[in-house]
Amino acid sequence: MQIAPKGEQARNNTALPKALTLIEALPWLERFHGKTVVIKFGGNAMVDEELKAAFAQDVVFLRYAGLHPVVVHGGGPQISAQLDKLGLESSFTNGLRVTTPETMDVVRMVLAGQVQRELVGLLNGHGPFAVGMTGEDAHTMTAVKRYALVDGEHVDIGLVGDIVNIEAGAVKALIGDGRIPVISSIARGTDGHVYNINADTAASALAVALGAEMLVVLTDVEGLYADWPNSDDVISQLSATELEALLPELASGMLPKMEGCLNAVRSGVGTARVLDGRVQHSLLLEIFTDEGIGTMVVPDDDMMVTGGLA
Ligand SMILES: Nc1ncnc2c1ncn2[C@@H]1O[C@H](COP(=O)(O)OP(=O)(O)O)[C@@H](O)[C@H]1O
Ligand SMILES: CC(=O)N[C@@H](CCC(=O)OP(=O)(O)O)C(=O)O
Repeated sequence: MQIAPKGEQARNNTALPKALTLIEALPWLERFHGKTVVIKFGGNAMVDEELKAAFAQDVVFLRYAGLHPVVVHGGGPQISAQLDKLGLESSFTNGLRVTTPETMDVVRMVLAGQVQRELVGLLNGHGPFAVGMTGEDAHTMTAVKRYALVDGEHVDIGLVGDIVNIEAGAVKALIGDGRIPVISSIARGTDGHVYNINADTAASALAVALGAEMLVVLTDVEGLYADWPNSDDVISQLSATELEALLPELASGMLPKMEGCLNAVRSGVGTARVLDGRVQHSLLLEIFTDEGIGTMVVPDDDMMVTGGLA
C-alpha cells in the first residue's frame, strides 16, 4: 500500500498540463469516434526502429480511442534495396516502378513478406489487432495494366496496375471484428496477372471505398511544399480545386500522393492529409491536437473552416 500526503496529488503542478492535453483531444475524439481513417505509411517514413514503434503505438491508440484505423503501407526504398542486392535493375517512369515479372516477384516478397509482416508484428505487440493482407486477398483490389504517359505517348512500364475495383467486404469485416487491417499495395488483374500498385494510389482508392473520414499519408517531408525544391514553405491547407491547379507542377513521389488526396476528397473522404512521418507521433498530433501539422486537402465547400476541423 502507498499513501500520498494529503493534497499532494492535487497540488502537483505537473498534473494539470497533462490533463489539459488530454482535454484538448476531446472535441476530436467526439468527432472521429467510430470513423474510419486510412493511413498510408510510406517506405521513406519507415526510417528507423523508434519511428516504426511510435507509428504502431499511434495506430493502436486510434483503435483504443474508438476510431477504425486501416493501414496501407509502402516500401519503395526497401524494394529497391532488395533488387539491388539481387543485382536487378530498378527504374521509375513518372514515379512508378518499371515492373518486369522478375521485379514483381521481389515487390511481392518485400511488401507482403517483409514490410507488412514487420508492421503487423509491431502492432500486435499491443494486442491481437493487426491482420495483414494484400489487395489480392478476397479480390480486395482489382487492377488493369497501367501505361505511363511520357510526352503524350503511352509507355509500357510492365506489371504496374491501375485499380478498377475495390471489394471492401473483407476489410470491413476485419474492422467490424475490431482488427486493424494492414494492406500491401498489390492487386489481382482482370487478366489474372499480379500487379504492382503505387501505395498512395491504393490507399486513396481504399479510403474512398470504405467511406473513410480521413486519408493520412505519412512521408519524409513536412507536407506539400509550395515551391519545391526552391523553398520549404509548406502549404498548410488547400481546397481540391487549388490542388488540381498545382498537380501539373508536382514532381516524382509527390504526384501520386497529391493525386490520391484529390481523388479522395472529390469522392467523399472528409479530408486528406500529408504529414511528416519522420516526426514521432505526428499521426496523434495531427488527429488529436488543435495545431494541424503538414498539409490538409479539403473539399471545396469546406475551405472556410480552419484548424483541422473540416
Ligand atoms: N512539392 C513537393 N513538396 C514536397 N515534396 C516533394 C514535392 N515535389 C516532389 N517532392 C518529393 O516527393 C518525395 C516524397 O515522395 P516519395 O519519395 O515517393 O515518398 P514515400 O516513400 O513516402 O511515398 C519527397 O521526399 C520530395 O523529394
Ligand atoms: C508501381 C509502383 O511504383 N509501386 C511501388 C509500390 C511501393 C510504394 O508505393 O512504396 P512507397 O509508398 O514507399 O513509395 C514500388 O514498386 O515502389
